[in-house]
Amino acid sequence: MDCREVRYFLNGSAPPNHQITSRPSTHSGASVTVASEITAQDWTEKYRPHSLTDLVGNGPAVRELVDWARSWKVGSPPLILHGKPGIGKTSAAHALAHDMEWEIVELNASDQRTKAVIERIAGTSSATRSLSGAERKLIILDEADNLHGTADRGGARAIIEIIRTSRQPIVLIANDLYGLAKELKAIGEPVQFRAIQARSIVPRLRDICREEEIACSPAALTKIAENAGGDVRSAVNMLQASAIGRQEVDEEDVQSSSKDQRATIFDLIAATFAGKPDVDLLNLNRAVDDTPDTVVQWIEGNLHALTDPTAAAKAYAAVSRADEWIGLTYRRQYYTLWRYANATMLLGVKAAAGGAGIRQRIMPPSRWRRMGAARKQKAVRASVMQKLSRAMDLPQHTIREEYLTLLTLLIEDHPLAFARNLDLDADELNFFLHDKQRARSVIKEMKALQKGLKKKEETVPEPEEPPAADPPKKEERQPTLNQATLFDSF
Ligand SMILES: Nc1ncnc2c1ncn2[C@@H]1O[C@H](COP(=O)(O)OP(=O)(O)OP(=O)(O)O)[C@@H](O)[C@H]1O
Repeated sequence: MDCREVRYFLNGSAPPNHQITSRPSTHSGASVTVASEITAQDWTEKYRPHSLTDLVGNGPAVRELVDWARSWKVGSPPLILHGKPGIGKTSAAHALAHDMEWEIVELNASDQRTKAVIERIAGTSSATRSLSGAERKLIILDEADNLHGTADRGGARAIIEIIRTSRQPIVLIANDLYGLAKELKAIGEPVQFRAIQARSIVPRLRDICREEEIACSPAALTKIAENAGGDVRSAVNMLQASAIGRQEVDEEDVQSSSKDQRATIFDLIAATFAGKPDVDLLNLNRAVDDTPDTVVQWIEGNLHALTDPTAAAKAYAAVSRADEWIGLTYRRQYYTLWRYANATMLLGVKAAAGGAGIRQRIMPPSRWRRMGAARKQKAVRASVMQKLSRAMDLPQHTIREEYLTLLTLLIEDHPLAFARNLDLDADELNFFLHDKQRARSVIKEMKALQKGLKKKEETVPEPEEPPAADPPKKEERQPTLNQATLFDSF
């Protein structure tokens, strides 16, 4: 059965008429679109599971997906598929749509993912019926944990709004559930995807070998599956790399690049506290994409797991010494020194932890969480200044230098009127009020009033000749914002 796939690449060049790419699902991998011809040699794409029955492992997660899809109705919560890379989250979402004969609208994560773009594309498609006549469209929001910068607030808010108003099922995909905006987490149903066991990966590799007419020894298949560290994509890549120019693959032919394993920082932290052998730990560190200055922050951020003061003191000493090496690396611009930083922090903290393992949730460094809050504040400030500048027709620096204090005093007295005139949200209003609760309740009141007004407009027919109204009395006048009337209103 055909699965129509509608892809919108949100890189700022989304076609105005929403370009539609039709891709029949063929497990044989026959490439039918330009995109798939380009990647015809990529076995991970060629052997992407098309049906949920092709998916290796994660039975409970797959069952959850099917139950959710079968019972889905408007208002059902979206699913959040989360787990490390390469274990089938995206494939599962696509396969679900294929099996349910639903269309797919896939939004790729992008730094330029803005509220406007998301609303234009997913908002429209979520509220309209399928173009192909398919019963439903599955909206897939990939990399949902990767909304950063100014687009962050707008992007996350837009997604939440789309989810609230969507008339179509939505699946969010994230590697790191903790990296997801808390509003998104609250609104969705998490479904955990786990790393795939080597013994489940082996049969999949064997099938691929059969299709490709390659003889791969059982020892080679096991070695690939074990080196993959639960990541099927990595296993398939390793198999393909090992089979280049060969019809037979033995254990010694296996090309296992530890980079392919795409180990995460979470794996590294867990291995350090669990006391993995030194060589393995340093190899794992090489497989993690982060540089030592990042790793050291993660390690430091999780040292509170060491409850014994002596162990904690030793671990902090190791981290501090590593920090010195990192500083020296940058001062000298001599990156070979990084390896001393790595060895000092990983082996030092490992020795201090004494193989006790980490029982708490591994957390991103608190400094980053604080930086996240600071980023948000900055984004709020920027959008407030933009709105003021547009409304008052004045440059932002003039508003900042001449009017901001006065405006703050006025807004404190008339928050509702200003919020309405400037179209402020709760964060933006709080910029002036410094009182989150008050800001939230003002915005709530504003929305309720707007709703009431809209209802009234819809029910009351407009009079043919509006009666001439008396000019409003001074105290009834609402402040409107533009340069000329700004101060007249008071
Ligand atoms: N469970 C699986 N069963 C079969 N093949 C898989 C599975 N997981 C991954 N693969 C292979 O790896 C490729 C990539 O998988 P997929 O994109 O679904 O992973 P992912 O978990 O979404 O990763 P990421 O988080 O990096 O997007 C697939 O095209 C397929 O070849």
